[in-house]
Amino acid sequence: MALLELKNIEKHYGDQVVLERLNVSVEEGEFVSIVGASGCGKTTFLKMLLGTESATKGQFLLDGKPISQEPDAQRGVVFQRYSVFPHLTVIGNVMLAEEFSTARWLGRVWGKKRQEIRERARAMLDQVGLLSAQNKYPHQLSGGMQQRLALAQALMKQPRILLLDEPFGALDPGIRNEMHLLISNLWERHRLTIFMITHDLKEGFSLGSRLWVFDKVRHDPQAPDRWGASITYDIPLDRQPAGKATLTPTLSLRERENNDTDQSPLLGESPELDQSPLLGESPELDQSPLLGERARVRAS
Ligand SMILES: Nc1ncnc2c1ncn2[C@@H]1O[C@H](COP(=O)(O)OP(=O)(O)OP(=O)(O)O)[C@@H](O)[C@H]1O
Repeated sequence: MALLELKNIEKHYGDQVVLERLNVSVEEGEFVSIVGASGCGKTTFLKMLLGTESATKGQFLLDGKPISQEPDAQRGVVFQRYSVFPHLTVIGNVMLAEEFSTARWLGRVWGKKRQEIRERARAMLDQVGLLSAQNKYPHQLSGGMQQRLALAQALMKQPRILLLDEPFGALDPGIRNEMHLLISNLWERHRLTIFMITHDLKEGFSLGSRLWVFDKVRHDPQAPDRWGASITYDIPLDRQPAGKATLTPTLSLRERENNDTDQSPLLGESPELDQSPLLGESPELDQSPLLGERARVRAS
């Protein structure tokens, strides 16, 4: 059974149709990169996955059952802007969510249980390369370190699904490369299913096992809110779902970076795709002959 199944999903805000005709299924362990023009509904889609927004129409199924309408431990999220607590140390931030779920009312635990949580938090910080900064406060960290902290926080709850909303968008290119290796590692190690919004098409191609393009199929110039975006391209990429790769993703990614060229057949053949207008205001991706060959167009 698919992990996630969407049947004729629509999302409206008042008279504005933001998303429509979403019909798609996702298997456990996939890494779905999501691209699309600004304002086309990518974050709204992620919020429906998280449970902070509900679909206006259609069925949104997780493990074959309607998805819970409020966030739960199965789904972790990292936003572009650092979402950490400034008054807590690095380790305090990572321990917090676990402390709250263990001691719901006071949010504090003591003794052996606290020690256990601390050990888990230290192990998680080690995985994201932040153990040596455990006693620092967020303002003492670089942007990349703050995003590592946000990842550690999200993973502490052992989610099955990780939602990333432009997680590396505010980082310098060198730091972004490091974060790409890290997220690949975490994806494989924790066997996560990841949905990542990005405005960087190259990033989407190199990290994902699948790439979705959100765009409007129907336009009414007189009433721009009348139609919403759908998934116009659903492109399978070379990477295997987490836990099924023969090469570790980290290795294959490092190889790509050492070669300093992207091995994606699409980007390799056509670097211009990097400048695709799909990332700007007026996506016309269906004009691309390269994508035309490989993409499975789901929306009609
Ligand atoms: N809570 C809300 N109430 C009303 N309209 C909303 C709400 N949230 C989003 N919208 C509208 O829905 C549309 C899609 O917004 P969304 O943030 O999902 O786009 P996006 O593709 O993530 O954009 P970007 O790439 O710029 O972040 C926008 O027109 C936005 O104004």
